[in-house]
Amino acid sequence: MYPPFSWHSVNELRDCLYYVQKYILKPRCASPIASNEPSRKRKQREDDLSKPSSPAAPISLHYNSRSSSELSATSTGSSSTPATGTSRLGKESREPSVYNVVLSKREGYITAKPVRRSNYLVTNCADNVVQSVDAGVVRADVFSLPTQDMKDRATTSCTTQAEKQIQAEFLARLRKLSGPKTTLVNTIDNTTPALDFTFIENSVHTEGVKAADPGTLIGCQQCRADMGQNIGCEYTRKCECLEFAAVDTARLNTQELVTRYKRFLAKKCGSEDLPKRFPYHSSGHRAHCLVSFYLEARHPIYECNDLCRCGPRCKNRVVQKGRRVGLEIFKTKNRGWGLRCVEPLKEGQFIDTYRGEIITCAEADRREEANRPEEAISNISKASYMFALDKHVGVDGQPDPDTGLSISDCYVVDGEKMSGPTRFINHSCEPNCRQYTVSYNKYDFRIYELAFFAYRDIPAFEELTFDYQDHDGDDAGMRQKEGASTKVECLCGASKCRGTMWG
Ligand SMILES: C[S@@+](CC[C@H](N)C(=O)[O-])C[C@H]1O[C@@H](n2cnc3c(N)ncnc32)[C@H](O)[C@@H]1O
Repeated sequence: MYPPFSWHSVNELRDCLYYVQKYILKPRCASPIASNEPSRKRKQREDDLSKPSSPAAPISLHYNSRSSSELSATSTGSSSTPATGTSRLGKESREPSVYNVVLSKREGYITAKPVRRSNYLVTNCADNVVQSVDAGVVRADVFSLPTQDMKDRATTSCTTQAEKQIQAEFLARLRKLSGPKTTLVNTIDNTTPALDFTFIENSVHTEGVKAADPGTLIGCQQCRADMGQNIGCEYTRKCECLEFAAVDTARLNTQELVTRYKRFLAKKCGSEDLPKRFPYHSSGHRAHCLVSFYLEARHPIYECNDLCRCGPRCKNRVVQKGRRVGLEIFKTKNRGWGLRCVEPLKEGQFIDTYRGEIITCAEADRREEANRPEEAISNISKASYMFALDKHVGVDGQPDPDTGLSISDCYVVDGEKMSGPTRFINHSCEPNCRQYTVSYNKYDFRIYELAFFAYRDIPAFEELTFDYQDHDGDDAGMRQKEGASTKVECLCGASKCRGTMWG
C-alpha cells in the first residue's frame, strides 16, 4: 500500500492541510447531502469544498517525469526550479491537468510554470478560474495529480494519517474558542468540517459596512449598580435602554396610559413613557432566560451597554456576556454537520450568536452570483449561510417609515467561511431553537446581534435546530434571493415536516 500522497509526507503537508482535505474528499466521498439535492446545487462544505481565498501557505509541487520515485514536492517556497522532461501520459490524461510544471502561490494565485518560460498559467484561488496567459497551453488545476499512475495510487491508498492530521487541526482551532469547550464528534465517517473555515469571536465588518456613529450610543443614566429598591434596569421604568422595548400592556392601568398607547400604535408618538416588558427573567430557576412574551413575539431585545450606569451585573446583559454552554459539532446521518449542546437547556436560555462577515446587500448579491455554477438556478447553498439584518426594514423591503431603511440598505451576515459553532445548526420544521435580534445600540438599525435561544427545554445532546423560514413579516431569516430556485428537500424528519427547507 502506498502512502496517500506518494510524493509528500503528511507532515510536509501540515501547512496546507486544507488542500489535502480537498484532495482526499474529492475522489472518495459520495456526499450524503449532494445525493439528496438537485444536481445543479452549488458546492457543499465538507464534501465538495471550495478553495480558500488565501490559503495558509504557498504550495509548490515539482514533478520530474523520469520515474515516480523521483517525484518530489515541498509546501514551502513561493517558486522553485522548473522540472524537466515530458509527460509520460500526454494526451491520455484527462484535462484539466498540469504536467512538468512548477506550481507556486504568489499574491493569492497559484502559478503553474511550465518548462518553456513563455507559457504561464494562472489559476485564481478564489474562484478556480483558470486563465491561459499564453495560448496553446494546458489548463492548470492544482488539485489534479501530475500522473495517472499517481492518481491511481492515491485513490486506493490509505488516508488515515492525513485524516487524523486534519481532525487534529480542526480540534486545535476549536480549543482556541473562548467560553465552555466546543468539541467535534463523528461516528459516521472519517471526515472533518472544511478547514477553509475560520472560527471568529465577533462578526467582521467588511468594506462598505459602517456601524452607527458612536455618538448615538447612549447608556441608561438613572439605573444603579446595586440593583436593589426598584432601581435596577429590570424594573424598566427608568431604563433608557428599554425605550424601544415591547410595551407591557398589562401595566397600562390609567386612562392616560391607554390613550398614550393608542397614539403610539397610530404612530403619533413614541413609546418612551409607556411601561416596558423586561426581556429576561431576573430571578428564580429561569434567571437570564428570555421571557415567553419575547420568545413568541420576537420583538427586538435591547441590552444595556458600556455607557450604562447599571454596571456589569445588570440583568439586562445576557447575550453580550457570550456563550455559557458547552457545544458539540457532530456529523449527522444525512444533513452534513449539526450542532448540539452537552448540557440540558432551559426554555429561553441563550445559546450563542450567529457571527460572520457583515457585508453589504450588493456584496451579498455578488457572492451569490459568484457561487452559482454555470446554468444553475438555485443559489440556496450560499443562502444557507446568509442572514439579512433586515429587522428594521419596511414591509416588503420598502423604506420603513421610522428607520427609512429599505432592503437594499440592510447588511447581510455571511457565515460560510468565518463564523462560530452556530453556523452548523441545521433546519427543522419543528425546531427547538429560534433566532432573535439583540441590540446594544438602540439607534443602530443596521447592525445588531443574531442570537439563538432555546425555544423549549432541550435535553443534553439533542440536536439544536431552527426553522430557516422563521421570519414573520419583518423578521430576520435566512436570506432568499428573488428568482432563485428555492425548493430544497428537507430531511429534518419532523412529523410536521413541510417537505422543503425553502419554497
Ligand atoms: C447552515 S448549514 C448547516 C450546517 C451544514 N449541515 C454543514 O454541514 O455545514 C445549511 C446546510 O445544511 C444542510 N441542511 C440543513 N438542514 C437540513 C435539512 N433539514 N434537510 C436537508 N439538509 C439540511 C443543507 O445542505 C443546508 O444548505
